[in-house]
Amino acid sequence: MFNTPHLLDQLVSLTGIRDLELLESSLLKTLNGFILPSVLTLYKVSSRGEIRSQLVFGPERCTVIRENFQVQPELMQAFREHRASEQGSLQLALADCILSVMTVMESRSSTTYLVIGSQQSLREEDNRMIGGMLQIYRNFCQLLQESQTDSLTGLANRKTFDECFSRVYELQPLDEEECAVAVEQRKPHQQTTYWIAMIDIDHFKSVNDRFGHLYGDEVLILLAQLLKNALRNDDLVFRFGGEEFVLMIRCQDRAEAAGLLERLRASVEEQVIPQVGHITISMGATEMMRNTFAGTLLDYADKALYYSKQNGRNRLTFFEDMESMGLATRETAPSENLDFF
Ligand SMILES: Nc1nc2c(ncn2[C@@H]2O[C@H](COP(=O)(O)OP(=O)(O)OP(=O)(O)O)[C@@H](O)[C@H]2O)c(=O)[nH]1
Repeated sequence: MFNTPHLLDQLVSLTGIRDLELLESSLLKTLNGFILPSVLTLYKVSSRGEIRSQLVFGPERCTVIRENFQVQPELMQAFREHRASEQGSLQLALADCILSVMTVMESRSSTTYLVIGSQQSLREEDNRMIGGMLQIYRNFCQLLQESQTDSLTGLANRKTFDECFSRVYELQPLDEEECAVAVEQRKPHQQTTYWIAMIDIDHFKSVNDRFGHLYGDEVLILLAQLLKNALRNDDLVFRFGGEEFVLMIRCQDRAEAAGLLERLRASVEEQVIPQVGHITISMGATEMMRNTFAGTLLDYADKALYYSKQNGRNRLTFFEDMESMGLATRETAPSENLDFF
């Protein structure tokens, strides 16, 4: 029998989370509290049927597996069958336990499956309760996604940038119990650097003036698509509003960042946009330093972008170059012990 007050507490805790990654581990934790299964795992499966990741619930912490998956062929088959079916839960009897497979989320590119292992089949009431919980989870994810997304382009919005920034350098203390999974994932890699690039479309006002606002919107959507396609999995792209976009990219060094951004600039220049023709973008970039506030880094990138605009547009400027040319100075770094929040 489910304990209603405990269930409500768990749901309050689940819907208090504002981070989609943490939400998944919290969902597993909530489910574990009710059904105490021997196996509790979320599988992300691409639309081509390949496993992308596995989030495994453990008593101490959830573990994310991103490679070397060991998945029983019967389970892979169940994923395929479950996708094609309308069933709430598909049961799979293996030698040592019974697996129940349920669809958690479905998008164009992937499906997330919940796999619950137990000695006996789940009871009808368990199935109904889990189904209800998954529906609450889906509704909440959708709300969260909408609040983090720019409605025109589908890119992450400015608010999400602030959250991602904090994550990259762990400025924001995470709740150890709920976030054990994330802590490990988010440690910055030792020999990589992060870069922020601010992007602004050149003479965008004239696009609106010549072709109308609707065409202007189309240009924004196409540029967003182009940026997303050009970047790698780990890179992030945000629309800050208007015709301003911000990238957060991870590179080995400045040369790699410059190469990626230059390729991006060139690919925008080459693109032929129906009716509108060609557009260009100007960019300003800077390295993300551990002891510098997000606002300060954005200000550096903005200064570099302004320099690009003032010096011919359709170009990339690094704030660091402006510094070495004596055109800009860096703010004094705050002390390591500074209280950020
Ligand atoms: N279509 C469309 N236009 C927008 C949107 N947001 C802002 N704009 C327009 O973007 C234009 C920005 O123009 P400006 O900031 O003057 O600069 P610009 O013409 O791009 O010139 P430079 O930046 O100096 O190269 C304005 O015309 C805004 O109305 C939007 O969501 N959709």
